Amino acid sequence: MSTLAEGISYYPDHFDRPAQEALVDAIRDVVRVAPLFVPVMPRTGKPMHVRMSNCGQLGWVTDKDNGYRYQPTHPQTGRAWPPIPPALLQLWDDVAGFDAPPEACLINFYGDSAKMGLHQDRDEQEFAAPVVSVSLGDDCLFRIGGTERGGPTQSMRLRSGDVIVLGGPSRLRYHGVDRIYPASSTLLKDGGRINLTLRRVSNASI
Ligand SMILES: O=C(O)CCC(=O)C(=O)O
Ligand SMILES: [Fe+2]
Repeated sequence: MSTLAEGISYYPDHFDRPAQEALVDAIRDVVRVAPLFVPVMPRTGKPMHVRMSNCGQLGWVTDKDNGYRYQPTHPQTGRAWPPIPPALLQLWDDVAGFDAPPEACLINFYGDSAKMGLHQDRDEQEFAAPVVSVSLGDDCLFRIGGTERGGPTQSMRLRSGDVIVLGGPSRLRYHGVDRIYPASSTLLKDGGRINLTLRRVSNASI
């Protein structure tokens, strides 16, 4: 991507290798309590490519009958999601430019052939807060478009430790992951990519 549109901030290599390792350890602790699950699309029941979990007061989930939503508990265990690790709350303070804390941290795990179609993040009430996204492990080809489906898109390669923020007029831009570059990182011993997406869900009365 040559120039970034207003509201998109890109922080390449924001987390150095030790910080990335610490984040992976923290996420491993989360998924021990809140195991990764395969989300399925509303209505069709078609499984998504990624496996997912969450931390925070709310987690993003989807299933055939009830669709996309946030809920305070894991859909399979019924347990509350574990708290958001302090390093990610710190990240939000550093880059979000929004006073209220994030309520949800979605954890996406991509295997070698996983991808995510172009979509908007719009299941939140608070669009004044940005979406803050962290990449760990193998590189991916991230694609970002406009706020209408079908418009022009740009692609960029996101690497382990990178952070990208979609806020302001770019908060509702379409985006997705076209592919993973297998074995491009040594961070995760069995390969793959982890994406962490921090979001404010409910309206923040500041
Ligand atoms: O994996 C990524 O970088 C993007 C994930 C995403 O867009 C989402 O979970 O809403
Ligand atoms: Fe998204």
